[in-house]
Amino acid sequence: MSISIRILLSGYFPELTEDQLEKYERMAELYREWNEKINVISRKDMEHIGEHHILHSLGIAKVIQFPAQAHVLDVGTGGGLPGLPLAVMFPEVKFHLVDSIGKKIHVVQEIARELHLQNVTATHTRAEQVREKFDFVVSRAVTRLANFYPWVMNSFKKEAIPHKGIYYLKGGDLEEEIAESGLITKVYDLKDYFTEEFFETKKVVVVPMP
Ligand SMILES: C[S@@+](CC[C@H](N)C(=O)[O-])C[C@H]1O[C@@H](n2cnc3c(N)ncnc32)[C@H](O)[C@@H]1O
Repeated sequence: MSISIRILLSGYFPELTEDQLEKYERMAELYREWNEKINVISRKDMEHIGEHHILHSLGIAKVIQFPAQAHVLDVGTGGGLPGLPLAVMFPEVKFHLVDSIGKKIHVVQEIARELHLQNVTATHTRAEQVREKFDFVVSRAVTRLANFYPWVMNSFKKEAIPHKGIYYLKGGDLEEEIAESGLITKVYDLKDYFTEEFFETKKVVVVPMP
């Protein structure tokens, strides 16, 4: 039996308010309900929604504290990961979530509406077609860095803001993938922040942008 989402998240993020913890609990329920209709999360993983999806998404918040009013793009968000958990954590930050599959974006919009997340917009579009500019890009499990980078490299605002860049949740051995991309990266091990075995090989790959 997995421990409750409330205990799991408040242990790692003691600053979370009661309202935020309630939103995460409700988010897990909504994913359970939606996943019955549209497969946005692997069905065998649903019992680990707190750890494998919500907490994993929040790994990015261990590496960067997005400043208030920042604009963040989540590319290939699927059912809203990592964007929705991050939007609950950073209510002053604007999140725009995109995916090339319309029915997944519908789920994102419905969950954002149910949770009263005023800081989330979601659009059915391909990353390559996004024209707006952002301060940060986040993503999880979409494609290799070498493919991903060209999609988003022109999606950043011109202003030099601290820690501007891509924050990509990745698993496993990344040496070859990073070398293939030719990018300068900084890699953070989530096992340094979270003790669950699931995080043993999980990382946040940061690609700083000028
Ligand atoms: C493996 S899923 C991951 C979904 C979510 N990020 C997560 O971690 O649960 C990959 C997602 O990327 C989306 N995707 C792939 N290529 C894309 C592109 N060029 N633009 C936008 N979304 C894309 C797919 O539709 C799919 O929903």
